[in-house]
Order: sequence, then structure tokens, then C-alpha cells
Amino acid sequence: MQTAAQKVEHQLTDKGYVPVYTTRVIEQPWDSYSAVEHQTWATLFRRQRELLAGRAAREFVENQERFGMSADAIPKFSELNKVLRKATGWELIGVEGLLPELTFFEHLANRRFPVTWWIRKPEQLDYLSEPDLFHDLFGHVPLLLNPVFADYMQAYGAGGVKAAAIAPEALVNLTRLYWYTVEFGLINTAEGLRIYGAGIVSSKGESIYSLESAAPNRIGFDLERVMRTRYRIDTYQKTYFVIDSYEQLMEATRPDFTPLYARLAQQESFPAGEVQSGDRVFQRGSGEGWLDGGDV
Ligand SMILES: C[C@H](O)[C@H](O)[C@H]1CNc2nc(N)[nH]c(=O)c2N1
Ligand SMILES: N[C@@H](Cc1ccccc1)C(=O)O
Ligand SMILES: [Fe+2]
Repeated sequence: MQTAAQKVEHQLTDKGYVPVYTTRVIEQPWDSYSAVEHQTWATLFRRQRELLAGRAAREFVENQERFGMSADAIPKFSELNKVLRKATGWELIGVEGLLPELTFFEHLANRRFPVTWWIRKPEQLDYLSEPDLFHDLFGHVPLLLNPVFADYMQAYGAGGVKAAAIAPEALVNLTRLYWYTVEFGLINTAEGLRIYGAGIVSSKGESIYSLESAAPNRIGFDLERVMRTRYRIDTYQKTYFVIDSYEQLMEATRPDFTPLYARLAQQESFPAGEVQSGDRVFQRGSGEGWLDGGDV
């Protein structure tokens, strides 16, 4: 059940206030979800699954099936956790929304993935300024069944805790790594480029744009290149980075980052849309429709 406090905080967030940074773990109020909320899940689930056939990485859809996710109803965290714990030792915890960075890293480091307990309103179907239940459950959770990706996510969290302690100025570099892999990553397959990033798979427009538009750059993943590349949070990406495999991601990030952080502190960041010499270019984007500035 929603407590009064949850109702107030949720209404504040819902009114467009700055997301309420609450670190509390919240029991999923599954019995409180309305028919409209289950219908929102169903509409988004059906639409994205139709778009993602032939666009999302094969294991993404396979894993949703393994979880038994369907359009029938908003999945129960407790049911998903039975499958997840057994497969890779991860578990989902309910949260109000965006967490302070260190809290977020600590959860990942302990194989706990924070999932927003509420789902967007029907009028927010096509765009939402912060992660809701659909983005987290439909977008992030399926790949946590993949052992290598699950290890990468745990190592990422541990790396965030470490960076916060020894190189807080490098947290921006880590956030870019998350952004260009976990949120907006593409993977190269025998059938061509496929999507694995949660931010893309949970977005109607970007599921198509990321693979088929002539506008963005598509560049082969390189750790330092990614960690130096700025991004915008409010538009489609100007550049997508392509990994060859999740193993590549795991191997590239296995070494101790301490010397890398020292190097990054001396180097300029790259604008989101610029191709760099040495890039492995899958596509040099036309830049059509890009907005200037706003990169972080
Ligand atoms: C990695 C980086 O700090 C990123 O912006 C974090 C911050 N807090 C978060 N909090 C939640 N609940 N979910 C997220 O994906 C994030 N992302
Ligand atoms: N290897 C990194 C930690 C890390 C792992 C995976 C992804 C990102 C960072 C370090 O030593 O700090
Ligand atoms: Fe996300």
C-alpha cells in the first residue's frame, strides 16, 4: 500500500517538481495499481515489443520471456526476483525515483537494481523526464539475467563507490560510460547492429532512430573515448557507441581505473556529436536536426 508520504512525494514529482531524491526502499504496491496503470504497461509493452523485433539484441527479448513478462499486467518484483536471484544473484528493490549517485552505486555494487515503483501517466506515454517503472523493468531488468552483463553492472557499482572515494572528479566520466552503454548502447551482431541500451528500448522513437537514422554517428566502443564524450539528456543521442560483445565491455573495464582517472583529468572532453580521429566509424552522422549546446 502507498503510505501518505509516498502519495505526497509522488504527487510532488508528478507535478513536475524536481525529482524527490529519496533513498528509501519501497515495497512494490502491486495490489494498488489501477486498471489504467496496468493498461499503460500493456500499451507500452505491446508497442515496444513490436518495434524491437529485429531491432533489439536477441537476448533482450529472450530474457523478457524467461521472466514471464507480458502485456497482461505490471510484473511483480517478487516474482521477477525468484528468477533473477537464481540466475545471477541480483534482486530488484522498489524506489521512489532517481537516487543520489553514491546510493545508486552502492545498490549496484551489492547486486540490487533500483526500480521505480510507479508507472507514467497515459499522457506521458511518449516521453518522461525521469525513469519510471516501464523504463526500469522493461529496459534495464532483462539483461540482468545475462551473467556477463550482470557482472559488468555489479563491477560498475563497485567502481562508482571507489571513484566517489578516490576520484570524485571522475564521476562524470563514469556517468558517461553508463549513459553510452547501459542506457544507449548498441551491439554488433552477425545480423547487423542491435539495441541493448535501456534508454533506447523503452523509447518508441529512439528504437528506430538509433539504428536507422542518417543523423547520428555510430562509433565502435572505446573506453577512454566514451568516458570523454559529453551527452544530452533531453534529445536523441548524437552518437551511439557499438560494442562487439558484453565480454568486450567487461574486459575493457576490468583494469584498475586509477591511472585512467589521472589521465582523464588532464584531457579535454569531446562534444557529443564530434567524430574523433582514431574512431572506428560505422556511420558518420549527417547531424540533421541536432540542437546545439546542452551537452554534459
Ligand atoms: C550513474 C549515474 O549516477 C546515474 O545518473 C544514476 C543516478 N541515480 C539513479 N537512480 C536511479 N533510481 N536509477 C538510475 O538509473 C540512476 N542513475
Ligand atoms: N575497473 C574500474 C571499475 C569499473 C568496472 C566496470 C565498469 C566501470 C568501472 C575501477 O577500477 O575503478
Ligand atoms: Fe535507466
